[in-house]
Amino acid sequence: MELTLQNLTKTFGPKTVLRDLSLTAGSGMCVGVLGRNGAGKSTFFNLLTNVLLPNQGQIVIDGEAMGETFPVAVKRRMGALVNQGYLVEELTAEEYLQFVARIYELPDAQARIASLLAHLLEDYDTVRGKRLSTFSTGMKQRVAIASCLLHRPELLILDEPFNGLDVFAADRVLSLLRSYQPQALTFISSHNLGHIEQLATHLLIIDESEVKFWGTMDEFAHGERADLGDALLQLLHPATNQAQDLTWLTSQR
Ligand SMILES: Nc1ncnc2c1ncn2[C@@H]1O[C@H](COP(=O)(O)OP(=O)(O)OP(=O)(O)O)[C@@H](O)[C@H]1O
Repeated sequence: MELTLQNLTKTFGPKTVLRDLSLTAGSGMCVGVLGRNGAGKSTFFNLLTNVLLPNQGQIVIDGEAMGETFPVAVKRRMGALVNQGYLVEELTAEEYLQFVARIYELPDAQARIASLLAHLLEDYDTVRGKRLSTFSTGMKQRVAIASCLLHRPELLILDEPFNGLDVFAADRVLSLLRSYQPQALTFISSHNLGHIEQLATHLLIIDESEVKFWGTMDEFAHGERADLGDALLQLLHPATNQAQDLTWLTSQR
């Protein structure tokens, strides 16, 4: 899949959240989307998944300009984890993934469902019969990730997929995403830069509604093995807060 974004701009009322965002990316690339809180990462993902419409600009997939509503055939090629809390919690993990498989008209998804759940949930056998409403935050997150991968999407969009995952679960998800990477164009955000370093081939850094950097990881590090966090701090100016008197909190009792 080849995705081209042409001068995407998104405003909310008087506030411009993204301005003139343009890039071209293709299969096998994993784009780490970085920026401070409120920079516009989720807004960007919502534009990519047709949850929000841009005020200006367009999204072109394999040469076809997406209109206001993406064609169903294109949506079938996408998998996205963008908004929290969309699982149907009355169902078990398996029933939920069967429901997702029916939406994508996947025949015989049972083997895929069983192997994904067994990979992502180490104690799957003990929670098999349980409803998702009884799952912990991290367990629900793993089921949500499984639901994005079940139909082998060509465009994979993951907004903070590591939220709520313990170190073991994060490792399982990392290894799964790394193996899947050649099959798709992936956009992923995480405030855990270690995870981005392990996955991303490219970086898209958004700040003050503009693209501050778009390129390969190597270009970002100028060929050096610099720490991604340090490099990011150098690129983005720290927010300037007025100094506050917090001695009421920090002074000895
Ligand atoms: N529906 C909306 N209506 C108005 N403003 C919005 C809306 N959605 C997002 N915003 C604003 O757009 C800006 C970007 O928000 P967004 O959620 O995209 O940031 P983010 O980079 O994902 O942040 P975080 O790292 O905290 O998740 C913020 O200032 C936010 O308040």
